[in-house]
Amino acid sequence: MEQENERLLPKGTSKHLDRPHQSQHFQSRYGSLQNRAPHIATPGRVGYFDPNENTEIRGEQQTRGTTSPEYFFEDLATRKTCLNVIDLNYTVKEKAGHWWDRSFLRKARDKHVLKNLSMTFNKGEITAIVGTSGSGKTSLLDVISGRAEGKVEGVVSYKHHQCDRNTMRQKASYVLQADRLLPTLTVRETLTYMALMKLPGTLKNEEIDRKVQKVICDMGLTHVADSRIGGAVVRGVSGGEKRRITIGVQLLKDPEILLLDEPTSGLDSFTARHLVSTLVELAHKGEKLVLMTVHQPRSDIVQMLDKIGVLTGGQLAYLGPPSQMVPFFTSIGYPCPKNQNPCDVYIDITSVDRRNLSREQETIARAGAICQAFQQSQLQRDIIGNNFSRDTSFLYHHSKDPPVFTQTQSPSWFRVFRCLLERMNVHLWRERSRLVGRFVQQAFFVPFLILFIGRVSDNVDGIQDRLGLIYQGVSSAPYLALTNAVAIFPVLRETYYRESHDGMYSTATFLAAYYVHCLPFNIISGTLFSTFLYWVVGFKDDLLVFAMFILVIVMMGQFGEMMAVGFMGMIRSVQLACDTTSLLFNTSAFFGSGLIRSLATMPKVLEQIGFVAIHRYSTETVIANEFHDLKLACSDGEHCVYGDDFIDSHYPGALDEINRNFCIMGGYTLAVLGIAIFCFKARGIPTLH
Ligand SMILES: Nc1ncnc2c1ncn2[C@@H]1O[C@H](COP(=O)(O)OP(=O)(O)OP(=O)(O)O)[C@@H](O)[C@H]1O
Repeated sequence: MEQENERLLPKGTSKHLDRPHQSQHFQSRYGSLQNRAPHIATPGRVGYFDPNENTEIRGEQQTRGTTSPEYFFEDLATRKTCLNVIDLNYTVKEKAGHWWDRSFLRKARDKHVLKNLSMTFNKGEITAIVGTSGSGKTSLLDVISGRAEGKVEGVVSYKHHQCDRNTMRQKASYVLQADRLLPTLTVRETLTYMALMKLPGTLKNEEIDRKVQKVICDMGLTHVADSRIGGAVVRGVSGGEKRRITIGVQLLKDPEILLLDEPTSGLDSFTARHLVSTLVELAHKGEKLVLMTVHQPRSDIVQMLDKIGVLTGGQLAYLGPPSQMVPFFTSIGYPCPKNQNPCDVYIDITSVDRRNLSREQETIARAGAICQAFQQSQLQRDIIGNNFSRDTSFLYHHSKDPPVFTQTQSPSWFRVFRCLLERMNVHLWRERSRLVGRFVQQAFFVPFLILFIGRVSDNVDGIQDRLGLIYQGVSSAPYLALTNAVAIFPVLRETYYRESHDGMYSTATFLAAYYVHCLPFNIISGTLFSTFLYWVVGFKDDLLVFAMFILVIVMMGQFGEMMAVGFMGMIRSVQLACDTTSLLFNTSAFFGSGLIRSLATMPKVLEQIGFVAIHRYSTETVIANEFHDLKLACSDGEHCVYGDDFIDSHYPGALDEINRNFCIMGGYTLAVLGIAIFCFKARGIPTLH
């Protein structure tokens, strides 16, 4: 029996009790070991707790931080132990140098970001991982949350069962460093839309409102609940409040694990302290597991934590209670100078100084020695439970009934789509100048065109006037739509990146919502433009032809906007995406429209290229409609030029194929949604930090 106990218990446990200071710590916090031994002594320890709930079957009262003797082993080994990281290694591919140095020809080399990490995090506790820039803090969160891009070796286990990416994504909510929020929405609106898109579709609106209100209260946002978030131009809530909103968004689903990457970065010390105390409260009150990274926490923040971990070069230099930090480092020869923040001191000591080679070698050796000392320390075995971790892997390999991680219900596709659409509309509605711009920007061109051309004449010069106006019509529509997309889409793209990282909706849903969102604006602005232009300049007096003219302009606008969106999915830089889309439109107009160079005189190969250009079909449709049956007078007053002859010589077949051309245009206008989705998928979602 004794041996059985030894195997199932963390090996360091008994040794740990030989050390007076640690024994005291655990006795005061968790109670004396002797009182626990009989419980642990029973073989088949899996039966001691419900692996799904991780709660004691025996129903002993669980009170965090009590001195009751009942909690030592549960806390250390089973009851509160939630998340184990066992022998974790993380490697990414790295290409050195720039493309102009032909880096693309070189083989990517492996970069070992996290090395043999073994850690344990408990429910109801808050842990901070500290370390210098590049020490691997964010990578650790990426791996735990199932978002890592590189190769992960080792085990991340939750409630003693190995987890795959999906389980971790489901159980853990990840608060990124940057707040990607729509500046035009209020705090309550932001949380409500997120709740509608995250929470099960069966929840009624009142329940959603109640959940949102709870998060607002928990995060201390009641005073700004109905204020706009604001952005660079319009001032809104403060930076600390934005951080709280971002955290609140992740709390809506009431996650069991909350991961936060640098939640205090960019905040003043008071706000940072306030935020951490909220997180501490969340962990303790809500029995959540809170794990965050912090650059250099103030000493009063450190005191609030349950555990602190120091990373250096992807290795663990310390993990344990803040109170044990100084004794540990002192025991290996690094006492903390008086009146200094131990955290600052030990981050400095474990940092690598890369200013020159000798300093680098020296500091790498020092950091390595500290990590090794920690690996061999009693703390590693006792508190992190390295040996227990092996038991954990034993448990999940042999467990007959692995816990069922319940799949949380998702809202319906239609609800998510409606929410996205409504949020886009509200966002644009609040951006008044852009909203007005969308309606009238295109129509604004008309007075200038009229001033320049006036009414189209019925003589030979009328050909040139008509061609100029048609060119302006079919070319300006996609350009103006492009500028509209550039004005409003980038901020929506940012929220999409974050939300799709959280698995809230697919690329297709997001882009379909944007397609439907921009369609009415393109219809209104295209109709305004076409109506003014068409009747004032005196195009053909035929309602069917007029209707087709409007549809062509609207379709060109919709195509242009979605094409710009697609390029913004493919190319991260908005400026470059904008330039590339304009180039594409120009090329399409050059090769396809026949308005810059006659199609008849164009080399065969260029003409072939023109067949894929949307401008070919839009121009031919409008030209065929406008020139059909048109008679223009020569200088002697006789009708000597016939529109049909012009069509035959410059756009042969355009009249016969008018319906086909119109349908192809319609096909392009629908297919552009698929093109945009393809562009986003091909490029993928960037790693967000
Ligand atoms: N996908 C990746 N490709 C290339 N290098 C990577 C990748 N992910 C992480 N790294 C490298 O791994 C190291 C650790 O990065 P990580 O972002 O985890 O550090 P950090 O401690 O969070 O830094 P900071 O505090 O500055 O955010 C860095 O040198 C980083 O360049």
